[in-house]
Amino acid sequence: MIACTLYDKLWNAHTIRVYDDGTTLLYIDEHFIHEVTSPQAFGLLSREGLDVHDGRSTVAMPDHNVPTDAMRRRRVWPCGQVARLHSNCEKHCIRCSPVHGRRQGIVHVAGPEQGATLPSGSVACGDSHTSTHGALGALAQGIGTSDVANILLARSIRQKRNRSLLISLEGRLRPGCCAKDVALHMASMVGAGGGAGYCMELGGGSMGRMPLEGRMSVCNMSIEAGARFSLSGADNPMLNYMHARVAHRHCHRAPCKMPMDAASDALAQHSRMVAMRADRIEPQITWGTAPYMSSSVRGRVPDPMAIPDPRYRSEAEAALDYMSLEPGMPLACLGVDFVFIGSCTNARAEDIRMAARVVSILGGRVHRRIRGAIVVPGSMASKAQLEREGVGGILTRAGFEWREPGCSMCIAMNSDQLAYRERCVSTSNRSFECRQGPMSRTHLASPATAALAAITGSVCDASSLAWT
Ligand SMILES: CC(C)[C@H](C(=O)O)[C@@H](O)C(=O)O
Ligand code: SF4
Repeated sequence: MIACTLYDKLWNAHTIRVYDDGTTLLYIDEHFIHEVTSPQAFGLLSREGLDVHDGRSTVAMPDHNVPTDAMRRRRVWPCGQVARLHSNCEKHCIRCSPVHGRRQGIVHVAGPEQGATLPSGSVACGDSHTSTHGALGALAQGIGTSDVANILLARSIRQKRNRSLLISLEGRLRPGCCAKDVALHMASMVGAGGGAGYCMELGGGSMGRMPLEGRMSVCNMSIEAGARFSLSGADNPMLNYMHARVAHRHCHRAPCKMPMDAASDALAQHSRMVAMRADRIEPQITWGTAPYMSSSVRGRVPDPMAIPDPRYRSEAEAALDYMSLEPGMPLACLGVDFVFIGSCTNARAEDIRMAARVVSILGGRVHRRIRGAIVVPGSMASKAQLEREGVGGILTRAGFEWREPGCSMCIAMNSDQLAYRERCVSTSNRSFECRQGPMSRTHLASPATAALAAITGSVCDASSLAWT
């Protein structure tokens, strides 16, 4: 028998048909939609006089532009794209977690949390961070709007098979370092487009010890290195995570069984491998306008003149200009105006607990130079859980704002925006120009680094805290 990668196994299991041009028609088990990329797809179907094939295989979540301010949310919502999502779902019998419902959340946080992601299944969503669900052993991918329409219509998508890139992590992470530091380090090693055409598979002992939520953060950011898919093989932590959630599965199908061979065969050949040592990864922060422009918090802003590749050199020059940073400046001690703890990368309960832990270790309150420090849980369920545990209280007593779930300042599609030229430490995944508001300056980092920045008013090394 030929040794197969997990990607190949899942791909083969979902293949409906292979065409002469080498493309494959893949079957999609689970389809998620949100308010931003679904209206065009519903519009396309209705213009063509077509109907949704089976609304029950789709789950809808309003997340991108819902206000996270409780008052604002109560007063005027649902409206705009969210109201259209609600009405499209009603019309086509699609389960929707309404904006005021207890199942609402960011689709990549609330979906897996509610057991809607099928391990060994195929998942698609009109959102590039759908790779997150690969942490549960699902063949999960972000798709474009026309594919959203195709899946609503025929539960299938036609595409080319990718290659497999093994991201191997061995050793133990230092105290104060977490999956987000791994993800940023991975992005800097692989480069902006280095993962294009690959499915990233997480491997190595350290990935195996990483909690499922951490693996989701790493899979979430594979697209930032160009990889549309990322995957983690089945193991006991994954099975335990799923079993704890299938009871809450809000789905018409029976709870899934995950085969334990849902992993790459021992002798499987990956097309490429990137090896990382966990014990050498320090807390990371981005200095530029892309996730791959990251370095250790204890490092210095790089000198573009020292970058041999002319394309990367000019990108670095433009980024430093936009971020108002000088080559050689130490990153630690950089003054910060705003802190955002949220997004589908880092708004799970574990992430927010880590932020609260920093606050408890340090004591004190949000620094007076910080204009705002907001914590936006990724789902109603994690928000309620954190409130029961007293985590919400720790953060609000320290001066953080405790918001309602949504994408919020990750994408600034509502009033959660930075002011002109403000500098923010953010736990999200993208830092391009104006992502968090006009001329906003974003430094991506872990929840620990973000909480530390809120209390000290500047970028600091989270591994220097007394974690034990
Ligand atoms: C709005 C949506 C299409 C987009 C994505 O696909 O990723 C958004 O979620 C983002 O993070 O930029
Ligand atoms: S939280 Fe950010 S990255 Fe995630 S889906 Fe929303 S906008 Fe996209």
